[in-house]
Order: sequence, then C-alpha cells, then structure tokens
Amino acid sequence: MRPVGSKYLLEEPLGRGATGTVWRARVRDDAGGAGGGAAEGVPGGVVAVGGTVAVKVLKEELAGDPDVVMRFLRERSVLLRLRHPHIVRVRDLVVEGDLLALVMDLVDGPDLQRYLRENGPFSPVAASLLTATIADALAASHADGVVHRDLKPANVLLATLTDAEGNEQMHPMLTDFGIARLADSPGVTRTHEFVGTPAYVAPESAQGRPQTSAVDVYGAGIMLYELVTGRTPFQGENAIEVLQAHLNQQPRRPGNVPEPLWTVIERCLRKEPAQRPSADSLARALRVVAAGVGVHASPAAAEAALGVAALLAPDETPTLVPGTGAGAGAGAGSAGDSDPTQVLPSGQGGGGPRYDPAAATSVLPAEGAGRPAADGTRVMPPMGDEGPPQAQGPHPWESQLNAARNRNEQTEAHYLPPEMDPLFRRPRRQPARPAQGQAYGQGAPQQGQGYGYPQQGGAQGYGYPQHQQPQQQPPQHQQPYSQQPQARRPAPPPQSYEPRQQPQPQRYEPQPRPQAPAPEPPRGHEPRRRSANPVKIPGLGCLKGCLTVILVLVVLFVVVWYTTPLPHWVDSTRNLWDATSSWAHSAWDKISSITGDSGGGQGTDNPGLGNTPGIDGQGLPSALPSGLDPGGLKDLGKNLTGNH
Ligand SMILES: Nc1ncnc2c1ncn2[C@@H]1O[C@H](COP(=O)(O)OP(=O)(O)OP(=O)(O)O)[C@@H](O)[C@H]1O
Repeated sequence: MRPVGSKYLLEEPLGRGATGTVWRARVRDDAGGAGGGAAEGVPGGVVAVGGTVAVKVLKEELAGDPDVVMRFLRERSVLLRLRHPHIVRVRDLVVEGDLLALVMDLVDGPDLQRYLRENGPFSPVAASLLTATIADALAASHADGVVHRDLKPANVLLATLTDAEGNEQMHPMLTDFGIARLADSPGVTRTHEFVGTPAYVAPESAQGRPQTSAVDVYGAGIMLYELVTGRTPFQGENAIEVLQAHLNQQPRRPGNVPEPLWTVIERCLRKEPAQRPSADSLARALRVVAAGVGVHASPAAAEAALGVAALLAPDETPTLVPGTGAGAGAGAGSAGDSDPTQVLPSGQGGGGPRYDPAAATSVLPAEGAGRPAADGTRVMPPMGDEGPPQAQGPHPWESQLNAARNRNEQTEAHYLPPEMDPLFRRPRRQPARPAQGQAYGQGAPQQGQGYGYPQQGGAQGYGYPQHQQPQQQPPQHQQPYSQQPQARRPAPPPQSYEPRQQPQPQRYEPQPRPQAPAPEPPRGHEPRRRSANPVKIPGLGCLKGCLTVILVLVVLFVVVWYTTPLPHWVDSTRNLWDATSSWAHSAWDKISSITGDSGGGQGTDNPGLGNTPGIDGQGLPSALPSGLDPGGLKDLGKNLTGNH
C-alpha cells in the first residue's frame, strides 16, 4: 500500500479519468495522533481513523504545473467548504512533493455514465428527478461562487442509501467540483488539455468567451437529454465536429421526450447563456415536470407541467468563472484563504520538515515561486502573497480544438451503432392522443408501478448487476437523504431511478409540435398488396392469363366471322386452291407428256399429283426415260447450265 501524505494509504485504484486516478484509501492508524480516534483532516470535518476514503491523485502533468499547484492551494478552502447532500465532500487536499491529491468521501456505487451504459435510459420522470437533485447541488455551489464546468454523467456518483424502512434508494452525488477549474491552468490548457468535455461543453466555453454558472446549466441539459435517450444531442465524427455542433446546430426533440421535459431541455441548451434558466429554477421546474408526466399524474399536475416554461427563470446574477471574462480573478476561493498550508518534500521522514497532521495541507516558505528546489520540494509563495490572480486570455479556438482531440477516449463523443443503441432496440409505439383534459394520456399503469419499470433482481430495488450490488453501509458522513434537513427535498420514490426496462406507457408520447422536426418514421417494409392468387396455386396466374387471351381471341373470331365477308373469302380461297391444284395437275401432265411418260411410271401417293412419276429422296424422278441413267441426267443438267 502506497502512502499519500502522512495520513492516507492507497489501497486500490477505483478508476482513472482525464485529470487523475481515483484510489480507495485508508486513513492511517497513526494519523490522528497517539490514541486518537479520528484524524482532523479539515476544519470542522472528521475522518475516522481506519476509515476508507477516495483519493484522487492528479496527473503528473497537472501536479507538475506550478500554476495548478497554486490554484490547488488557493481553491482549497472553497472546495472544503462546499457541502451539500448531493455533492461528494472533499475532506482534504494533499500537496506533497510531486503529488497533488484530493481526499474525498468514498461513494460506494457506480458513476452515472456506467449505470446508463449498463441499464439503458431512464424514464422521463426518473431522469427529471435525478437531474433535479444535481441542479440542487449546482444551485448551492453557484450560490457559493463555484462553477463546476465539467458536468457529465461520469461526474455523478450513485450512492445507495437505506432508509428507515430498509428500502434502498439511489442517491446521486456530484463530484469533481473544482477539478476543471484546477486543470484550467494557462500552462496546461495552452498545450494539451481542454477544460470541459466535448460532448457536454457549452458554446461559450468552446469559443473561449466568458463563462458563467450557465455553463453548468447547459451541461445539465445535455445530461438530461442523455438520460432519457441514451445519447448526447450533439454528435460528430470527432471532437471538433462535436464542438461545431454545439455552436451551430439546434437540438432535435427525440420521440420519447414529453413536451414539458423538452421545454426544459431546450431552454437549458440555448446557445445564449442568458436565456438559460438558473440552476435553482431548473430544479424546481424539473420537479413539476416529474409530477406532471407520470402515469399517476393528476390533471392539475399535468396542466402545471405543460406550463413549465414560466418557471424557468434566468439567473439574474450568474456566477462568473474567474479568468474567463471581464471579472477575471474574482472567483470565490481566491480571497480570504488564510489556512496554513505547506508543501512538503516527497519522501517523508527524511531530513525534511515534519508534516503537521493537524494541518490539512502545508506549504513551505517561499524560495522561488513554482520552481522545484534541489531536494525535490516544490516551493510555493506564501498564501496571500501571490497578489491578484493573473487574468488569462481567452482560450484560443485552435488550442481548444486541439486539446479536445487529445482528450481521453472516455470523454470523446462516439457514434452509437444501432445494435448498441437502446432506443433503436426498443419498438416504437404509435403516438396516442390523450383524451381531453388529460396530459399524456391515462394509460393503464403497468404492474402496479407508476412508470412501468419493473425492478431487476427481485428484492434488489435498483437493478444493479450482482457484481455491482451496493456494499454495506453508506458513507459514514452521509445521512439518508430522507433524514437530511432541506427545504426543497424531493421525495424520490424507490422506483424513481429505476432503469427503463419496458416500452413506456403511451402517455410519454410527444405531442406534435409544429416547430419540432417530425420523429423518424419507423423503418418498415412497403405495405403489402392484395394478392391476385390468394390460395397460392402454382402457375395459376399464368394459366388464367392464357385462358383470358384465348377467350378474347375466340370472341374476336366469332365477331369477325359473322360481321365480315370472311366466310365468302374463305370459300373463294378454297376455290382458288382447287383451281391452283388443277392447274398444277395439268401442268404436270404436260411435262410428263413432253418427257414421254404417259403415266406408266410408278405413281406417288400424293393425291394432288395424281399419277405422277415418283420422286426419290433427291428430288429426281425415279422413273427415267430409257437410255438415261440418273448420273447422265445430272450431267445433262450440268451441261445445260454450263451452256447458258
Ligand atoms: N469519491 C469517489 N468515491 C468512489 N469512487 C469514485 C469517487 N470519485 C471518483 N470515483 C470513481 O473513479 C473513477 C474515475 O473518476 P474521475 O473523476 O477521475 O473520472 P472522470 O470523471 O471520468 O474523469 P475526469 O472528470 O477527470 O475527466 C470514476 O469512474 C468513479 O466511479
């Protein structure tokens, strides 16, 4: 086990992201001091000795950037201060030698990206409720002056809490607060990093325009779209195309998104940040949508959902991201951070200064800002002496795009092949018009559940695969959500976050909207035509045609026979034939008399020729005048021909 700082032991990696690796770690037994039962990691926070935590060790390239280290220290107090039932709490920040690490509460459960991949899209109700909790967390952090800037399903962890009755409930928690801001160092961003993830990045971030808390609302809109459809709204072959789509394309309403939910998504995805709702109003609006689009929604709730646009009030005082606009450097956390901080040399226990376990993080006296000292200690200026943070220039478009290209694969947008697309697999239903006064219909509820999502795994309520079953108790610091005092506490029913397993009831079908492009028509075969041969007797089609032709010919013949002089003509033809044959007969007789044969030769059987000489197989009379043999006749013929 690898020690991190003097208080934590890394046990096993939990996952790797673009900014670092997250480890399961244990608080060292000696961390709390002799006989101590707890380690005072942060002001007001207690980490149990021997307890487990998650430690995010930042990548070397980040940890090696003096600017990042500076931000890390400066952001420390604000990161530690952020507390909300739906925010993963940061317990400690470790700056030690070449290592930067964030110590967080360990969340036992998958992240939302993985959950979505393994279980398919959520119902509109579940997606709305889940996103509402995230919007709550955003509203709290925005009020504290912190913008997340990298909102995406991978940064939402799904803890499982057990309520008083023993029911398990999924509890979304937003993590990685401040990481994007830490990583947004001029040194890092100008070379190879990109703050944000292409599929979720707001247009103003992609363009390097000033960023406000509205970027988080945009990210929430993308995430909401992805939760109900299984894919992000702006796709492309590569990161550049995705960014361009964010800038130029209008999102298209998918077929399974109810109109009120689409109203919310569309407003979150406005290109103009000022037109997006505040996180606070987003949370409220989503709960109204969730109440109004379910199968058990009352007419009043459905009516309220249809009027959700009125709830989506824009943020009057959006929080500006420091360094991205006119208010550069005015970010929260840059002021008033007077916590004692030290940077310790790597390799504790040597001749270096002793680490004070009572202080969360420490900094040594200045010796040259941001420059590693000979012993490997990175020396930082004392807190508060660094002066106002330097304004960063806008992100150059090109460097953003290049950086996006280099983003790790996990965060790239990929084409989702149809066989992997859960929407594609699902049979499409014909839109059903709701009855008057009912929003989204009043279809029969499915199997006793409001939204028709049966639970997987019998008693296990959330459909985790077996290997993912939530592990024992929730993190010690967390109270079940239902026990937390909160003004706007949603009451997520156990089925609220159930993954979609069946086609939805008809009530979720969209209302036709004139401005929205029509959903793709279902691919199918051409309509079948009625067969002319329904019993399928082979050849019958052809036979029928032939008989018809014959019948027509017969009718024609009869008509012609009785209406034209054809019979007379046939009669005369017969006479003509007789005349011709008698003429031929007499002609033959004449020829016979010329050749001297008076009919005593062998006659033929041809009645027409009467008693004519026989014809042999070569076309010669078989009875020849005396004195001529057949060869001689041939010679005669030749001679005659030759004489001409
Ligand atoms: N506090 C935590 N408790 C338990 N697991 C965590 C915690 N934080 C992160 N993880 C897990 O660690 C993995 C990596 O987290 P990380 O935040 O680095 O990923 P990421 O969000 O995809 O990366 P990035 O945001 O840096 O691009 C995630 O899959 C997540 O499940």
